[in-house]
Amino acid sequence: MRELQRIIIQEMGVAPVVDPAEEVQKRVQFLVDYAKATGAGGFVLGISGGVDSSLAGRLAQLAVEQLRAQGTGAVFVAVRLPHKVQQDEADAQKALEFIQADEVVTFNIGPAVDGFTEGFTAATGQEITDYNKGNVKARVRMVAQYALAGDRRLLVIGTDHGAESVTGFFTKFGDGGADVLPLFTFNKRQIRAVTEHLGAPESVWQKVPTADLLDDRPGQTDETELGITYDAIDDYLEGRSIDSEAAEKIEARWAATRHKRTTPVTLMDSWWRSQPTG
Ligand SMILES: Nc1ncnc2c1ncn2[C@@H]1O[C@H](COP(=O)(O)OP(=O)(O)OC[C@H]2O[C@@H]([n+]3cccc(C(=O)O)c3)[C@H](O)[C@@H]2O)[C@@H](O)[C@H]1O
Ligand SMILES: Nc1ncnc2c1ncn2[C@@H]1O[C@H](COP(=O)(O)OP(=O)(O)OP(=O)(O)O)[C@@H](O)[C@H]1O
Ligand SMILES: [Mg+2]
Repeated sequence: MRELQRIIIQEMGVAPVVDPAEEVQKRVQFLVDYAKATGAGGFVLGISGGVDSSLAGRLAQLAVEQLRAQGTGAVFVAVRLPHKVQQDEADAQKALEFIQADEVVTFNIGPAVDGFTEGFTAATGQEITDYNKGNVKARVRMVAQYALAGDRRLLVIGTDHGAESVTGFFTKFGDGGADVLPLFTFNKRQIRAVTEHLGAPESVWQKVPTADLLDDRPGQTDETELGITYDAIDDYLEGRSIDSEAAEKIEARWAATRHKRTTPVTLMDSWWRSQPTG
């Protein structure tokens, strides 16, 4: 195994083989224990139609059902956060059918994003780029989830996991902004396997990953943007040998995105003074 690969696998906590039933039990228990320890009234999570939020949402629903069986009034609020009309809305509805959330709220982020982009133009005299606007959409979704959490004493669930974290493929303080990450240590194929195990329809667990943040390229696949396949990332995180060009791309992205996987840098930090090496 590559030296850096060993370090990265340790940081991501990915195991080469997982037992889906055991993972469900362990992660639901984690959510139950954390809600009890914090005294929170449950969870809120944006449901896009993608496999990550489908699984995290189902785990959250199973957790609040356990909490209620123990006499608490915990709830799970699933929130649809379309930017105007979402091109794959039908997939989001299938995900909701699978999750069976206590409550579903729909919060169209279109007007907030429009207001923001107008403000950006007024302030700078320039139109915001489609890429930068994509990150604004992810951050507006974060703000919406925290507003619901603040209103109802809920915790915001995030969907970050090994295959996304390793490449820093998330918006800092956007979808990266959350309170609890029940999918962490999974890679992408493990997420699919556990979602299938929980009885999701094939269209949900096989859904092609997309951040879907761009107006110009709706539904652009993550793999197109990354230039690396999830199969390669998953193999890498399971300690397998992959094509050296793909391994170098993963390692370069991991090194360049260290700042996204830590708290904001202060005088007390020194990790940034050296480049990580294998
Ligand atoms: N070295 C450093 N130390 C501390 N902070 C640093 C920094 N370098 C940049 N920054 C800060 O980070 C910012 C850039 O990070 P960020 O705003 O995240 O922007 P960026 O990494 O450029 O974009 C996010 C990426 O994730 C993708 N994405 C977004 C959302 C969801 C998903 C998905 O699939 O789920 C994927 C998106 O398509 C894009 O490729 C900079 O503007 C700067 O403020
Ligand atoms: N249109 C949307 N509606 C609600 N939540 C969204 C939407 N788009 C993104 N999100 C939130 O942002 C998170 C990050 O998006 P991301 O694309 O990584 O996950 P996903 O869509 O669940 O799965 P995949 O990565 O396979 O597409 C989602 O898990 C979800 O919580
Ligand atoms: Mg998605």
